Amino acid sequence: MTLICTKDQARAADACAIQDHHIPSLVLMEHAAMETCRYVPAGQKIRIVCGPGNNGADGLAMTRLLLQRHEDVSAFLTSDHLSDDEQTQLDILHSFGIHVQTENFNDWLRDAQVIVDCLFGNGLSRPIEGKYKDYIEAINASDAKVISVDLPSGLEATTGNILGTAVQADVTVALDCLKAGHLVQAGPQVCGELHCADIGIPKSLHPGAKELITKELAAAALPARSIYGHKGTFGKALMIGGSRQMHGAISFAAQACYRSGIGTLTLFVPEPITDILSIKMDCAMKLSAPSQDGFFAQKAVGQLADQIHSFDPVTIGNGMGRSAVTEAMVRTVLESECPAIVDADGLWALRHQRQLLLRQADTIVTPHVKELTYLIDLDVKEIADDPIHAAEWFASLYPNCTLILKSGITVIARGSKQYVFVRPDSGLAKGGSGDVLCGILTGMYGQAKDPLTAAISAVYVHSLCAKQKKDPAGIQPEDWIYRIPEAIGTLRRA
Ligand SMILES: NC(=O)C1=CN([C@@H]2O[C@H](COP(=O)(O)OP(=O)(O)OC[C@H]3O[C@@H](n4cnc5c(N)ncnc54)[C@H](OP(=O)(O)O)[C@@H]3O)[C@@H](O)[C@H]2O)[C@@H](O)CC1
Ligand SMILES: [K+]
Repeated sequence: MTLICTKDQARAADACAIQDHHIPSLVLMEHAAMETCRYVPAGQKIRIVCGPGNNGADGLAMTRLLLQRHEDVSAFLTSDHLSDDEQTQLDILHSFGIHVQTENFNDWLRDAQVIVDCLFGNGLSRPIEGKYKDYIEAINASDAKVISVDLPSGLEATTGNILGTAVQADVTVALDCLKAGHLVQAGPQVCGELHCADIGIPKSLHPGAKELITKELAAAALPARSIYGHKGTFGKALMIGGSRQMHGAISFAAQACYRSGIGTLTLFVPEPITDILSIKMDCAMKLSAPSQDGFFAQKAVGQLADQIHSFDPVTIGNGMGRSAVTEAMVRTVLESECPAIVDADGLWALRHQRQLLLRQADTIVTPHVKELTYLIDLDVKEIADDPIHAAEWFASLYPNCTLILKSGITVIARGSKQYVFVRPDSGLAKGGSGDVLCGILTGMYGQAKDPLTAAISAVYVHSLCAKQKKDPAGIQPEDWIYRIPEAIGTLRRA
C-alpha cells in the first residue's frame, strides 16, 4: 500500500512514530538510507550533497552504507549548523575516519557519475537562494544521474511548487509515503522516476492519507465473477444519452460497458439514432425516445420516468447535448432510487441543481476539470493546480457521492476515502476517452454494486486499454474498447 500525504501529515506520522511509539528517529533514518541505497547503481563515482537537516543526515548515513558496499562515494556537507541526527551521523563517519568534504563544491562534484541530492526534503520552508541556489544549479548542470532523497530539493512537498529553484532528478525515492507535491504542479517534471520506500512507519499512523491506485489495489477491486452467475447477476444497466450530432459518445460508452461484463444493457436514445445504434451494436436493447432536432424532446422525460425503475445502474449524459430537457432527465434519474452514474452533458445539467447529489442511493460522477466547476465553487485553474484538494472539497459537500476527477492525475473520492491514480498517457487524450471510461465504469458497477471498487477498477482497466504497441497518436476509441477484455484478464491474473 502506498500512501499520499501532505507535508504536515507526513511530519505528523514521523513525530507520532518517534514520540508516541518510541521508534528512534535514527532507526527510521537507517531504514531510509538502506532503502535509498538500493537505487544507487554499483561501480560509479557517487557524490552525496547533504543539507543542514535530516535530509542531509540521510545522505551521511547513505555514505557509510555505500562505503560498506565498497563504492567510490564521498559526501559534501553544505552547512555547519546541523540537526541533532545529522550531527550523530557525522560523528559516526568521523569515528570511522571517514572524511566529509566542506569546500570546493564544483571541483568535488566534477566527474560525478551519480549525484545523490540530500539538500532539502520535507523541511523546506522558504525559497532557495544564495549558496544553495548555486549548489542546485551545479547539480542540474552535471551529466551525472541524479537521485533525490524524499523530494527533489526545492520542491514544496504539499503544493508541488518550486521554491526558488529545484533539483531536476532522474530518480526520486520518497520516504515513508508519497507527498502530494510529487504528483501535482511541477512535481512530476522534477521527480523523474518516482519510487516510495517503506521506512518502518506503520500505515495506521497516517490518518487522512490518500492511497495510490496500484495494480494490486485495482486487481483486488475487480468485481468477482461467479461461474454460477447469470445475466441478472451482473447488472441490468440503462444508458441514457446520444443525439444525431453525437451518437458516437453513447456508442463508445455502450460498447465499453458490454465488454466490461454487464449482464444486460438497454440504451434510451432519441429516435433518429436508434437505427444507427442497432447497426453498430446488436447486444444492447434500445428504447427509442421522442426527439426534436436530433436531441431528446420534452416528452422523453415522462417516458424515462416510466421506464427507469427496473434498471441498476442508470448512466446518463454521453452525447446528450445541453438543454432544459437534459436538466429534467438528470433530475428524473437522481430523484429516483436507482444507482446512477452521471457523465459529460449530465454534469453540465447539474450546475443549477447540485442538491440532487445529496441523494442516498449510490451516485458516481465523472467530471474532467472544467466539468467539476459545475459541481463546486472552484475555477479551472484552482482545480487543475490542486486536484487532490478539489476532490476533498467535493467529498465534504456530497459525502455519499463518488467522484472520479479526470485531471493530470485521476482522483477518486468518497467521504473520507480518497485514491489517486497516476499514469499519464497521451493516448487517452482524445475525444471518446471519457465515454469509454464511463462505459467501463457502468459495467464494473453493475457487477460490483459498490461505487468505490467499481471506480478504482474502471480507472485502472481504462488506462491498461491505452497500453498498446500502436503509437498513442494513432489509437482511437475502438482500439481501447477491443482491448477491454484482455485488460480485465491481465488484471484478474495479477
Ligand atoms: N526522523 C524523521 O523525522 C525522519 C526524517 N527523514 C528525513 O528528514 C527529512 C526532513 O528533515 P528536516 O525536517 O530536518 O528537514 P530538511 O528537509 O532536511 O531541511 C530542514 C533544514 O533546512 C533548513 N531550510 C529549510 N528551507 C531552507 C531554505 N530555503 N534555505 C536554507 N535552509 C533551509 C531548515 O532551516 P530552518 O527552517 O530551521 O531555519 C532546516 O535546517 C525528510 O525529508 C527525510 O529525508 C528520514 O530520515 C526518516 C526519518
Ligand atoms: K532531497
